[in-house]
Amino acid sequence: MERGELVPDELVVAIVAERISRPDAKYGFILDGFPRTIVQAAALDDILRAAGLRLDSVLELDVDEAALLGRILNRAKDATANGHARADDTEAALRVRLEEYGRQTKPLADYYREQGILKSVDGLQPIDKVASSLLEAIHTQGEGVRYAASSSP
Ligand SMILES: Nc1ncnc2c1ncn2[C@@H]1O[C@H](COP(=O)(O)OP(=O)(O)O)[C@@H](O)[C@H]1O
Repeated sequence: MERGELVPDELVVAIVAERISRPDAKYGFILDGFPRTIVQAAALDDILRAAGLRLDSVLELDVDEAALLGRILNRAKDATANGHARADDTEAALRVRLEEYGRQTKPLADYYREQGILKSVDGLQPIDKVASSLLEAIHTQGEGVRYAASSSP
C-alpha cells in the first residue's frame, strides 16, 4: 500500500462484503474506491445478486496526470504541516498508483459502460462544480440507490 500497489482482492472483497451485509446498508450505500479490479467487480456483482441488489450508478472522475500530481503533492504538504503525512503521497508512489490504475482499474470503465451505468464527471472543474455534477449524475438514477465511485488513483 505504501508503494502505491493495490492490496489483495480477497482482503478488500471480504471487508466490503461484511459492510454491505449490515442492516443499515439496505437503505443504500456509496462505495468509494471499490471495485478497483475486474475480479473485485465480479465479486461485487455476485454479492449484490445474492442479496437481490444491483448497482444503480458508477461514477468516474476524470483528472489528468499533471493535475493529480499537483494535488498529491499539495495533500502531502498540508498533511506534513498537520503531522499526519501518508506514506503513499509521493511522486514515486503516484507513478505506481497510476500504473496500477491504467492496468487494473481503467478496464472497469468499459465493464460498467457496457452495463449502461457509467457516468463520467470532469474532475478538473472547481470543487463545487464537481460536487453538483456528481449530484446531477446520481439524481438521474431515481430513489433508493446504491453507488460505486471509482476514484482516480
Ligand atoms: N479497492 C481496492 N483494491 C485494492 N487496494 C485498494 C483498494 N482501495 C484502496 N486500496 C489501497 O489503498 C491505497 C489508498 O487508496 P485510497 O485511500 O482509495 O486513496 P485515496 O485516499 O487517495 O483515494 C491504494 O493505493 C491501495 O493500496
